[in-house]
Amino acid sequence: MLNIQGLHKKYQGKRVLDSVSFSIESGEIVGLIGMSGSGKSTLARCITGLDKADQGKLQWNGGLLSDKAVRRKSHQDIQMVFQDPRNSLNPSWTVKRSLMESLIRFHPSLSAKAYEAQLESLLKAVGLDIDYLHRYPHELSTGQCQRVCLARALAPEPKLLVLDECLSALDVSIQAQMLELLKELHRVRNMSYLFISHDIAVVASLCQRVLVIERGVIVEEADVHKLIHDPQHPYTRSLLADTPVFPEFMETAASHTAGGNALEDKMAEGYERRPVYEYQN
Ligand SMILES: Nc1ncnc2c1ncn2[C@@H]1O[C@H](COP(=O)(O)OP(=O)(O)OP(=O)(O)O)[C@@H](O)[C@H]1O
Repeated sequence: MLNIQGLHKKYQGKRVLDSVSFSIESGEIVGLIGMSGSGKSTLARCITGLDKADQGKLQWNGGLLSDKAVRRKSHQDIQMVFQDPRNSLNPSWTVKRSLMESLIRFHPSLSAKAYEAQLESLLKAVGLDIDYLHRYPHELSTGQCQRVCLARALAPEPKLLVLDECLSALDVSIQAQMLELLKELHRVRNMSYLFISHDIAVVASLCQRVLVIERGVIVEEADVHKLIHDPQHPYTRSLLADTPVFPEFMETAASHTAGGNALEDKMAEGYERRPVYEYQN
């Protein structure tokens, strides 16, 4: 579905992405982990068209994203959810207006009744009551704002969600609820996710395959269980070693495959985790 070959990106002469290649298949959940400044958001922006790659072949459903028609279609098919939900919403717009803006853009010719039904179904999908339609962002918690951002991203009925640190601004119990919601949406809608995070434990709980990025280079790509139990690259090992939840998580990752949710339980209990990384440049 998404295929990227040899993507390069520099900012002011500084290499930020170096020959990045990977693909995401339909319905797949792929994690992207790396320390701060490793190029994760830049990669997300190149995929969604918010930024332009200097070099490389980016394909969406077999078409080149440099082609205008393919890029236009990808604007509907590929949606992004950002780290800071409050700043992602227009503070002077109600939830209804934020969602309608996306609905009208991607489904321009629905009847008023159909729009109402869409609004209701979007809110239901993210676990919000219909009354929230008339609220402004300042009348919502950060977690509720992120649910609205997710609902807005779902409005075009995307095939791929790029989730860029979308849980990082939320406290651990809300993170656990959002993780459940993302799993449920994936089950129901079978979308693909590119789930970007510095938090390897959260990535391991959600993703099937993981890409590890170090200073713009994908240094490892593996099935999540292989990555946890048999990391090949020293950088991956250092990320794992920096995750104090990990010794216990080795068991919960296995139970997750069998339908367990021990990590989420721990997170819901307010299990304290140290930051996985320190800023490096
Ligand atoms: N618009 C820009 N102009 C110049 N440099 C940029 C720009 N955007 C990002 N960079 C630089 O590119 C590098 C990668 O940034 P990026 O935001 O992609 O990293 P990241 O892995 O997402 O980090 P974080 O986890 O902190 O969000 C950093 O050194 C950053 O300073």
